[in-house]
Amino acid sequence: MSSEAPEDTATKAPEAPPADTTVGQDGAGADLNGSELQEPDYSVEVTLNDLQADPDNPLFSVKSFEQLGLDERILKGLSKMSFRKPSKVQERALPLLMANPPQNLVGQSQSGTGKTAAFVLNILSRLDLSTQELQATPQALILAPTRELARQIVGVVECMGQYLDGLIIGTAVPTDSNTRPQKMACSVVVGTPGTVMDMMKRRILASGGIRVLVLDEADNMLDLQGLGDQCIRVKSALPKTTQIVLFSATFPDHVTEYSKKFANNPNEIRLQHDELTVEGIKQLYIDCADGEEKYNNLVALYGLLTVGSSIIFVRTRASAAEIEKRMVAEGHTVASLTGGIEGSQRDAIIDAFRSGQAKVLITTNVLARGIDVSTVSLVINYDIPEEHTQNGRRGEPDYQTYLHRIGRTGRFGRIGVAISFVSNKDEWTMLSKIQSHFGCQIDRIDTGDWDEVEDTIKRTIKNSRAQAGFALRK
Ligand SMILES: Nc1ncnc2c1ncn2[C@@H]1O[C@H](COP(=O)(O)OP(=O)(O)OP(=O)(O)O)[C@@H](O)[C@H]1O
Repeated sequence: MSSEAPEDTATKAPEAPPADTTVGQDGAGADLNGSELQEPDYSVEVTLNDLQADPDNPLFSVKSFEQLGLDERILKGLSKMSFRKPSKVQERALPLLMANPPQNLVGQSQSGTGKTAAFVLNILSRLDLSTQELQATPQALILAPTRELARQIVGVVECMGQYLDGLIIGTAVPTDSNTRPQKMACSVVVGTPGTVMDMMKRRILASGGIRVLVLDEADNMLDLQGLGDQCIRVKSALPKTTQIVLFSATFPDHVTEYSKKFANNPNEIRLQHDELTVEGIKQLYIDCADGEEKYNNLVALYGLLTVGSSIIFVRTRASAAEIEKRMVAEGHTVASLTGGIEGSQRDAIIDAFRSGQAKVLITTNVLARGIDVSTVSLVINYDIPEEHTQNGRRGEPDYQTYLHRIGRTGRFGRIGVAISFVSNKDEWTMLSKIQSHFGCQIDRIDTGDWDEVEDTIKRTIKNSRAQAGFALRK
């Protein structure tokens, strides 16, 4: 028990996991040092078929992509990506999005359930690529809060649209200081709001032909003063008839009304607080005496972190840099990506992480949202995410960021583990509040015996798989 966590707080905090009686029953070893976690594609067909057949699962759908009325060439792209059936949000959003005349939409669904495909498929369906001039005229604009997410979305548009002749995709993210931004001669633009606004002002991005505007992670963008203002300015430069589409896993109450105004009388797909957590993500916590013990626990977990890929979230750029420096000096291989790093260097780091070349990534909230790397099996909240209050008061959890951070694992039916470190009373209280807010269970890991820790995590993964209907592989 933490010396800074008084007994009464500790008893209110999440409880220790119950003894697990199912361990070892099926004899299929969930060996963390073996291949279990490394495999991003475990039993994909069995898994998805099972999950997509369960009406309570967000991946469930009664329809096929063909029934949703998608173009043959787009269906071919989906098939190439091994998308066999739509997920719930895709099934519900696509008919609303693709209806004519176009209607606006505010769409919410859990992390990793395929929101990107929903808005990309609508855009691809609406493009007119019949002449070279049209192919080089922006017809759809997607805004995302970070360059990493914008680049990722570009990848999705490229894959899904690979059979659409004449499709040109432009990326509008900050360039390194020595390079000049180029004219956007493309049909779809994906970018960050500041750069897009800047390009519009310089007249290298024409807005007159744009018919669809998407804000991914919309609550985040509209909630942050700078980004929100830029989104408003971008929207006001577009034709009045532009279809406005907002997507996120979270729409906190204080942003909901504003989102509806921004999207002007939209259709809505919404979820309740207690529907937001993803079944496949097992949430755990480790009680640490102080900051130093947090670090020691992280190092002790290193063997597990490198089994799949892991993301470690910290509060500040400075602590990301410090942890990276210490771990590297001690011979561990870790990478760090924070907002202080320049454009192309950031691209190199995230690309190395995506490819598995770097397996442990230390970062801040800059990567909390949207990033989709299927091999991420562990997320560590080294610091519990905190709300920034205007009066500088600390101690309120940032519920949305917690959910987005843990959502970097457990993507589209996969299993993942999220471990939060708590080292003082404030962190205890925040984690307790997070647990009540989402109505979820966050179990304690006892670090008295590291073999036992490893075992707990193994059990966790095994049980989660069993619960989620996974067929374990030998
Ligand atoms: N119908 C589908 N069939 C198979 N895989 C899918 C399908 N739809 C999406 N995926 C995959 O699921 C993963 C998660 O999708 P995506 O990144 O769009 O999630 P999201 O809902 O936007 O999550 P977040 O809220 O974290 O941004 C991606 O790897 C994507 O390729």
